[in-house]
Amino acid sequence: MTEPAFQDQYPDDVSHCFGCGRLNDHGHQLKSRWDGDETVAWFRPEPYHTATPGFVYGGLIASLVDCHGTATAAAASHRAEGRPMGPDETLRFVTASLHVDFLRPTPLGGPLQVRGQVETLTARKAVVAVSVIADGTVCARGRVVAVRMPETMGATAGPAARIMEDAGS
Ligand SMILES: CCCCCCCCCCCC(=O)SCCNC(=O)CCNC(=O)[C@H](O)C(C)(C)COP(=O)(O)OP(=O)(O)OC[C@H]1O[C@@H](n2cnc3c(N)ncnc32)[C@H](O)[C@@H]1OP(=O)(O)O
Repeated sequence: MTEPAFQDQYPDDVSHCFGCGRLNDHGHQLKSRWDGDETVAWFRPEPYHTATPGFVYGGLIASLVDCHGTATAAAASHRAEGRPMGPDETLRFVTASLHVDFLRPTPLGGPLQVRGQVETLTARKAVVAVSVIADGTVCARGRVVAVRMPETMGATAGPAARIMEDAGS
């Protein structure tokens, strides 16, 4: 049986992310899982994710790197601490830094494989290298610095709670 995706084990209050939140009907709903010591996600860009005809928009690629990187950080942190992911106990990471090199045009039409590798991990910070691969060719490489989410970004923080309420969440 396939393991549940990291993002499907996030608590509801952090499941509205445009890139990976399962509660965001308008988002990408990226799903990341372990593949040995690396992580993997698959995403099929739609025709409206076009940069120039036939090629994928770089901002979309950056968002895949972003969300796969932060999800990898959360999963790696759980694995290192021996704590299973789950709705009641999730180590939350947000992006401090996102760097992407676009090595070659990324073809539109097929699925993209997004692979993550943890470079360094501490209790508060993870650095994750991410590759975006189309049909066996690495088209983009990224690096995400992910830091434990501050209380001020939680759903129970004042402004965030109001925004979610307004959105009917
Ligand atoms: C499972 C549920 C999922 C929950 C999450 C589910 C949603 C998925 C999120 C998707 C990804 C996003 O889009 S998140 C949205 C975009 N991101 C944000 O809005 C974050 C806004 N920024 C912040 O709140 C803050 O700057 C933080 C939390 C990132 C960092 O806070 P801070 O107070 O500056 O932290 P600080 O102690 O100085 O730094 C901690 C460590 O990180 C390093 N560091 C800090 N900033 C940077 C930086 N820009 N570039 C490099 N490294 C940095 C420091 O050197 C230090 O390393 P060392 O000395 O320890 O080695």
